[in-house]
Amino acid sequence: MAVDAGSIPELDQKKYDADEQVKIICLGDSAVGKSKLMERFLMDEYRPQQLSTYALTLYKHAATVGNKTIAVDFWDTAGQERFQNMHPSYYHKAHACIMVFDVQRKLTYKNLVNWYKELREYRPEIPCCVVANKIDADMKVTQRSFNFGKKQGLPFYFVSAADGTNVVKMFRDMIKRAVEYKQNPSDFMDEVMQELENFDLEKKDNSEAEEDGLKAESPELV
Ligand SMILES: Nc1nc2c(ncn2[C@@H]2O[C@H](COP(=O)(O)OP(=O)(O)OP(=O)(O)O)[C@@H](O)[C@H]2O)c(=O)[nH]1
Ligand SMILES: [Mg+2]
Repeated sequence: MAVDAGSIPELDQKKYDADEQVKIICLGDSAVGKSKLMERFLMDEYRPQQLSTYALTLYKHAATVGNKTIAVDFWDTAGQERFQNMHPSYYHKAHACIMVFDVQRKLTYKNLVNWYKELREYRPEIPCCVVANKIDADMKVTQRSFNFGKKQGLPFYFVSAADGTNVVKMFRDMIKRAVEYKQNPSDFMDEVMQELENFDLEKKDNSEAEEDGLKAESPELV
């Protein structure tokens, strides 16, 4: 993937130092406001990187959860959703999903069921939420109830990317849930992945310790 890492030195450093890394994806029909929501949340600190091969924008964000630094990769597509399904790699190793609809377009709400079905085919267990966007255009909609997702126990948020209502809260909640999921996955394959990651980290720690020891014992090598 053609990522110009040189253009985001500070974020890369934070990412390198991060205690944990999570991937969060966004689903929903075209023009519901997925990109605007991410831009609103990341406003001052983000720099999108265009991965033109996959028509994908990857937003990198450093968050703090508890006392840990979390490197968050937000994935946003440009165009694929118009064909009503996503490339499987979009779902690959995602730790949380934000499903968005536009309160002014009923069809975008109706289509959530399709998005949810596809999500669960690839990622049966990851945390997910339902987001009703553009409430600034008609505040009355917040008195209506949107039941999709209730049965599955999905949290629901009324938001506006335009005026910022609830945007930070929704994203922070989802980052937290993504981290919780990554640390305690309920999907078998994810459990295996987490074990492997821990194993790699242990190996890295050991080899670093060995290297340090070698330096201490063999000053002539330094
Ligand atoms: N009034 C209002 N308009 C919004 C809001 N969020 C997005 N829009 C408008 O909706 C349009 C689509 O927003 P995008 O963020 O590009 O939508 P998207 O879901 O990323 O669309 P695709 O990239 O085509 O999938 C733009 O014209 C935005 O200005 C909102 O909260 N309120
Ligand atoms: Mg977009």
